[in-house]
Amino acid sequence: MTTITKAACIGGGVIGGAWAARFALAGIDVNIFDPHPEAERIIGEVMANAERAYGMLTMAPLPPRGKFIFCKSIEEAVQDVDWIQESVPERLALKRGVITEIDAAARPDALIGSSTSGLLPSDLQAEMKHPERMFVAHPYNPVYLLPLVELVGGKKTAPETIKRAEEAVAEIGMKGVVIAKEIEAFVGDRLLEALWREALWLIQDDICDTETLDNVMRYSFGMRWAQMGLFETYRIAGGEAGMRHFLAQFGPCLKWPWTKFTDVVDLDDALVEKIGAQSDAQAAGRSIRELERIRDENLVGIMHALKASNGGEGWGAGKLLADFEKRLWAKGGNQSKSYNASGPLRLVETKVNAAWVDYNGHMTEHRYLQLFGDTSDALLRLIGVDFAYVEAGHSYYTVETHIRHLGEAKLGQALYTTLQVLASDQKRIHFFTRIHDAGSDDVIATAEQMMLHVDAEAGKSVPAPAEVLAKLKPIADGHAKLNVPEGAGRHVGQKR
Ligand SMILES: CC(C)(COP(=O)([O-])OP(=O)(O)OC[C@H]1O[C@@H](n2cnc3c(N)ncnc32)[C@H](O)[C@@H]1OP(=O)(O)O)[C@@H](O)C(=O)NCCC(=O)NCCSC(=O)C[N+](C)(C)C
Repeated sequence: MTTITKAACIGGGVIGGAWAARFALAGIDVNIFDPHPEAERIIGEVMANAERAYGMLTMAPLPPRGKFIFCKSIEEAVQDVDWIQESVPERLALKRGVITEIDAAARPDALIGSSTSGLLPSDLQAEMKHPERMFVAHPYNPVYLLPLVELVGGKKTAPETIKRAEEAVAEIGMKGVVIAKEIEAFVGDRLLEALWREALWLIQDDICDTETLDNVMRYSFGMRWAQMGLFETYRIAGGEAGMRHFLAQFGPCLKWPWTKFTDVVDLDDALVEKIGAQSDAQAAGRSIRELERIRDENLVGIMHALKASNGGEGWGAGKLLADFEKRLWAKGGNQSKSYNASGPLRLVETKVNAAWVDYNGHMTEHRYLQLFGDTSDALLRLIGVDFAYVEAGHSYYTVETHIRHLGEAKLGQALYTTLQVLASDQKRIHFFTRIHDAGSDDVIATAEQMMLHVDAEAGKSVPAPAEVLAKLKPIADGHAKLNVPEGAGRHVGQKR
């Protein structure tokens, strides 16, 4: 298994900065070289967006954030790192020069990926001493959220390099897709280029404006593509008769004048101005940062939906997220943490994300229950009830919950939870959880809950094993000395 322990980003613009954020959020220290005078500020802003997005994306325990180390030269940046990602402007001579310089200073076993959107890896590696470890690792913006990396080897790239790259990106939550042969623009940008050419013609010929074109995409096939791509979608379009039927139905259109994309539109000043003006009107005054935030919220929402799909197993980018979270839990969540049972256990830290807010402008009901569930999961991990335990056939199930809402939680508000065990025996854990505002410590909501230890296959409660009870005991003993929380034992209808 290839794991990146330290990375270098050469070029820290929109793509390089987002690569740096992706690495740092996976706990990897990143050396950065970018001569731009504002590189630190730009990367700081990308990182802020990335942290906000991850705050919404996952409750799994991220490793401590990797450090950014700003370096004065390529040579300094690439020494002693496992992965170097080149993201300098898209000019062959410049990229080739930078990659050759990286090659001269990097460890011979370090992997060197280029973010190029279309240049051939064979051209980029032409002057390298160790070209066998160089390849294209073409990501999609925002790199910290979108998982895809197109991995493309050149004539001199070793097959082993591509295999190592595929393993390494999986560890940071990405999906490495190996492109079988190198061609300009690879697969993703080939497709986008075709669409882009058509789009330019449609605007040029006044068939529609930029907003109409975007609406056509985002209310229809754009949504399909995020979850099934092109061919699987068309397979469904073929109905029971499947793909061959679809091809027979729509094959004849290939001969009709349905596309102009092989003709290249003249992107002259007038067309540039036309698109610029229509795009300004479409943005309706929203800044790029605002649009980035909306984009990130939407992408997170799509990934959450895909994670819940396919009967809870996850689908596409959502399945990838679920698998990544499993690994995070296995690494960070299952380790027995030190805790102090002389008070309620502080277990979960989070921020109210946009998908949690309802039409009243505050956190909606079921998200409270989600947070209470995440808190009881954290308690369970402390007592050894982790993924492996559940896979082996036993678990704890919640059988009763009483929630009180005492204050509001607004978008972006930082929250934490505390849990107090009220009573326990061989089968039961009776506990009380508070959701606090992180700024004031005020209690926003409480839940009193009962969990039963179960044999999952039998669907029956059974006593927990001695090792689980032994881990629960010090917590229960410590909490037995605490006052019964105000609100425990309440029922609906009582006067407050
Ligand atoms: C399987 C199940 C949990 C229990 O079914 P059972 O074996 O038939 O259990 P009994 O009803 O016989 O109860 C066993 C003992 O526990 C006592 N009990 C039951 N409910 C309560 C309660 N609310 N408060 C106090 N004590 C209770 C009962 O009296 C029995 O005591 P004995 O001394 O006689 O042994 C079954 O109920 C089930 O499957 N329920 C559905 C569970 C579920 O799906 N919950 C939602 C999942 S959410 C979740 O679990 C979140 N998370 C923990 C994973 C975060």
